[in-house]
Amino acid sequence: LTTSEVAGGPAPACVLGIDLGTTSVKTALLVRGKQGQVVAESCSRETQAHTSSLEAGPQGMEQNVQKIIKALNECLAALPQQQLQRVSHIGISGQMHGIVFWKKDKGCKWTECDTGSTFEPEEVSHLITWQDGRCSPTFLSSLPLPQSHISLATGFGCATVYWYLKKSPDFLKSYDAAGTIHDYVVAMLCDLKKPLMSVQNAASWGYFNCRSKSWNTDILKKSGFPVHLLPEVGDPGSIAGKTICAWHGIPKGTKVGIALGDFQCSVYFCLTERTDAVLNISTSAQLTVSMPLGFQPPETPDPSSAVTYFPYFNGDYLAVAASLNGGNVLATFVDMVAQWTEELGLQVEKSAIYTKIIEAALAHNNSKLSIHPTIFGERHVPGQLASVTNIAVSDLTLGHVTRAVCHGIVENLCSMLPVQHLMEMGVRRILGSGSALARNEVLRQEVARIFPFPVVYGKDVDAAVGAAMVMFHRK
Ligand SMILES: Nc1ncnc2c1ncn2[C@@H]1O[C@H](COP(=O)(O)OP(=O)(O)O)[C@@H](O)[C@H]1O
Ligand SMILES: O=C(CO)[C@@H](O)[C@H](O)[C@H](O)[C@H](O)COP(=O)(O)O
Repeated sequence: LTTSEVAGGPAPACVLGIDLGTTSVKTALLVRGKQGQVVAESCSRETQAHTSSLEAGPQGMEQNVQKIIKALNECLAALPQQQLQRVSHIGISGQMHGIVFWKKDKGCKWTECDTGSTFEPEEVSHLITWQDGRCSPTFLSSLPLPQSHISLATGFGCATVYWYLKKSPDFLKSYDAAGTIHDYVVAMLCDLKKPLMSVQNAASWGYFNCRSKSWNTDILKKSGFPVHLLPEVGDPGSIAGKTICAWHGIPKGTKVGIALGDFQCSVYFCLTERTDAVLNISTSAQLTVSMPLGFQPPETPDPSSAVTYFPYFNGDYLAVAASLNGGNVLATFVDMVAQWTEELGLQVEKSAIYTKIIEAALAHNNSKLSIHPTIFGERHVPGQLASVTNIAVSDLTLGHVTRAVCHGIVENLCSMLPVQHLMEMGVRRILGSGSALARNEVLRQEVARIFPFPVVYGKDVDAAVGAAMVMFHRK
């Protein structure tokens, strides 16, 4: 990691990076070393935040914000106090597209805890996440056409607001602020009266024009959209504010960066050459390459395209095959095995199942079983669900099935952004990131098998480190 000259005040001595992911919270403390920044400490905690949706039923995918903040507090409580007291900047990333609503001035309550003071969510809704499926294709087609280069999809913040507007309008009357979960944390830490959102997160909500860096306010207003809920938008890498009080020992007045997309921060952590492609497999999965400087995406997106252009930093874009099927497919498979086992009268810990299925799959290098794993559909083909073919009686062990699931996850990503296209774009190396890759040797073997490029892996707190690096590299 190289350190660039930091202008705008003394170079940070210690930066805290946070990633509020879909499955887990990751934190990392970066300190300035002789050769650049180094990760001095890191901590991650699963949030177990999934909760039922009162309004949307089985299609809803919501998370309990109290549990996300609890996991964040546990991570901070586990980091060394003497390092936290040296933090000068905080960089925050998180799961994009999702939306949480809160009441201004009542979004949280600050309390004393063993490691100083911390905040607890107060008048806050659930987080409706990027995996939410309440907005059907028919519902989405009933909405105004956005002026954005990214096609609207279910789970995008603006689509979710429209759903409430049409199906449960009273819900919206209880709140007067909204943002992603990481925008919420920034707003609470800095006591922002109006939430602030980066271009990265605004683009992930829909109805946002990246060229003018503005919401489609006229289009939204005409259809009765509560535009007062839309956050102010700022550039990725800018400072959103300063902490209003000490937080787990982190001094009052610490600079907090505008919240960033987890995916962009994972890429920022490892992407050093334009000939690198980044493969991130966490709850979801993304395969991406950076676009040439000055690239501007077509103003009108092709909804059938598997590749989307994500705003990155400094006006750059990433070409991304963003799959809805990543580690969440393996997690669902493990849940299924756990449920079947329970139905048979046995109890097995999910962590033990992960260990067993990976062990079993390592013993079966080749499986003719073919699994197309898209149980969550894909944004460009929402109706195309998973399928299993070529089932021979010899391929029915846990090891064969796990190998075929891992192969299918990687193969599905390659079907969205083929190896041939990567070669034509000059890719010469794959950088792997995300916990699902870091914790699963079978997945890494399938990556090595499918990609004809050398593969290099980072750590499993990539986005948190990336968010901290952005603060170190501020000009
Ligand atoms: N014990 C385990 N062994 C191997 N893989 C695991 C284990 N627990 C979770 N995973 C994988 O890690 C994924 C979550 O990765 P993580 O980086 O925590 O997600 P996110 O960044 O989206 O919060 C899960 O979807 C699952 O596939
Ligand atoms: O779906 C897309 C992009 O459209 C993904 O980048 C998605 O936003 C991210 O995976 C989410 O932010 C969730 O990330 P993660 O929790 O899977 O790490």
